[in-house]
Amino acid sequence: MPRPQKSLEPNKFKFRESFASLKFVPRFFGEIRKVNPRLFYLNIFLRLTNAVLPVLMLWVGKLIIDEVVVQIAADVKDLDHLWALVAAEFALAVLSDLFSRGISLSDALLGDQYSINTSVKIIRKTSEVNLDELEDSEFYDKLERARQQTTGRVGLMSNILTQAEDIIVIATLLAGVVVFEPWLIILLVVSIVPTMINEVKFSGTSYSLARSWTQERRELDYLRYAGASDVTAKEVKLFGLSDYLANRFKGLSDLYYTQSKQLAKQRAGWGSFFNVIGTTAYYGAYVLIIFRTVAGVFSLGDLTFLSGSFNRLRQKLQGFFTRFTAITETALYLQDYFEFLDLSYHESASGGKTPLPKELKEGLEFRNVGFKYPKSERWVVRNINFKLKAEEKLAFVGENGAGKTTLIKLLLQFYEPTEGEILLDGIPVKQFDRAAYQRYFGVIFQDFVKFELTLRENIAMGEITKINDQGRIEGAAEKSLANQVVSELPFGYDQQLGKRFKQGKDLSGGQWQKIAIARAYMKDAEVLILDEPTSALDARAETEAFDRFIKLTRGKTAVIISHRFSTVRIADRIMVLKDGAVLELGTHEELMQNNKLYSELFNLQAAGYK
Ligand SMILES: Nc1ncnc2c1ncn2[C@@H]1O[C@H](COP(=O)(O)OP(=O)(O)OP(=O)(O)O)[C@@H](O)[C@H]1O
Repeated sequence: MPRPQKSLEPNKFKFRESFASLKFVPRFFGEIRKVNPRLFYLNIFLRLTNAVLPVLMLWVGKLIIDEVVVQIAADVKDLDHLWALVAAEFALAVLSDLFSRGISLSDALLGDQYSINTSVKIIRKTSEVNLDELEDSEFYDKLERARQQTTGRVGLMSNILTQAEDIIVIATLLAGVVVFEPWLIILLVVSIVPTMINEVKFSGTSYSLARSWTQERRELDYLRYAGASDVTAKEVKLFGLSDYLANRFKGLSDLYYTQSKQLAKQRAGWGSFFNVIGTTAYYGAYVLIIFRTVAGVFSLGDLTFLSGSFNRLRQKLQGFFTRFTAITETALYLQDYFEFLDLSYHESASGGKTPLPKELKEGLEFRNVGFKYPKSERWVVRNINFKLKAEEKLAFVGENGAGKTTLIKLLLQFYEPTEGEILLDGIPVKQFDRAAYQRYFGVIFQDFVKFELTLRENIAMGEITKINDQGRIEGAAEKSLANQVVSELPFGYDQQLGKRFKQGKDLSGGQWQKIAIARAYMKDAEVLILDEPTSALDARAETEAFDRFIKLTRGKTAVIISHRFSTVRIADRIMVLKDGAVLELGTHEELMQNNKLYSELFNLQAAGYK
């Protein structure tokens, strides 16, 4: 399918926007300073001191040449003063080198610390976000833009500090030049300003281009992952998808390449043109200085000082403006990053203040609940009315897509019902602090996460504060039969799981599930929810797991979702969902007598086993 071409309109970019992005710079520096104040101030001190060295060196150079000229003409040579000057220049050169290295080192260290800090912030912020926002592609684009350019932001720090340093260098050099020849300043402006305008303009456009490609970049990342990852490898090989994925990747990348090449060429073309103007102005200045020297207005030392200063000034100014554009360009990303950190979620995100009852007394209730997923017009579930009594084990049954998992997500307040309400002991759940409410539940989803961490961590994820409580971890493993898995692994609980890392071991689907179930036992939750956690277990293991579950969670409230009726019948009551509505609700015996969908499906499965 042809992709719509994105327009590239460099002229549309506004200067004001470019400067506006700089308003985030103070906050950025505040963050860096907080990361390591001592290193930050040391860096600034080194830069400020380093900034006055160039003009000092040029000045001493001038004095050396003037002294050499004097000594050539002198009948009696006295070189003491000359050697003192040479020694001074040498000392300045050594100092400058030491300072520069110190600056690079502290830049690198600060940069590393800052980028760790940012990544941690992004992880934390992402966890604050509601599920509906996480599933939203606009949010993902923001996240992507916040995440990229972490290294760019580190460069930004050193660029801004270098900028401050260079302002001092430029000011001191300018002062030197003005004293001798104020006219040179005009030539300097002529040589620099066009380049600056050009650079600022193009930096904005390249940012706009990169920004408009956020979605596609995510797509590229995904294609790279789909084409080259252990998770997809089996099917990619089997279905011979490698070429298809590689070509799709290439097609999309080429499109971006073509557009950014066009921009880079324009930028380089105009840049070279303005540079020629700059060089012409420099040589104009050089000619002026030579004329003055020949006329006897300037000494030879003045000539070297002035031409050296002018050349340096031009380089520094050019560097200053190029860096300025790099800064505004990266600062635009900074804007994305801070916007991401400042994202505020709808007010109900954290819920109310009503304290949760210590124990569930009456139970949970869905009252006339209906729900449409965000940006969808379809009622996924509607008119849902049921009670989950305290200490009851309720099973959800229904065909694929009937809405079972959606009810769980609503119960957990991952989403708010579009209509109706959910109550806990008669209190609308919205009135509880959302995080505390969610901690009330121990949940294992059908798509539970296989953390590529140690086995211990995988179990402890159920109640991470208890990660050092070996007894509790072992207890949970025994209950879920994960201890059988542990005994087969060379490093036991310290076994690295997954294939991604050294000495990692991948497990079978059923083994992973046992570990995931241990997570539910790890938490002393009031309500347990198992959403098809046993689908990968063999029939015997599943029956055993559920029998144990029922025994071990006596006195607890639980919801079980399963497609296996031999499991489902163990529950106290069964709720049958069809097309987002409750079709039947009752005990196994009641539903069998009902002679509707449940008994039909039960008999169908039972026949399959005969
Ligand atoms: N994040 C989402 N956004 C939009 N629609 C969704 C989302 N998640 C699920 N749906 C839709 O909601 C309906 C119910 O899905 P749900 O996952 O609740 O079904 P289920 O009964 O648990 O199915 P299964 O037995 O296959 O797990 C489906 O039609 C599905 O396409």
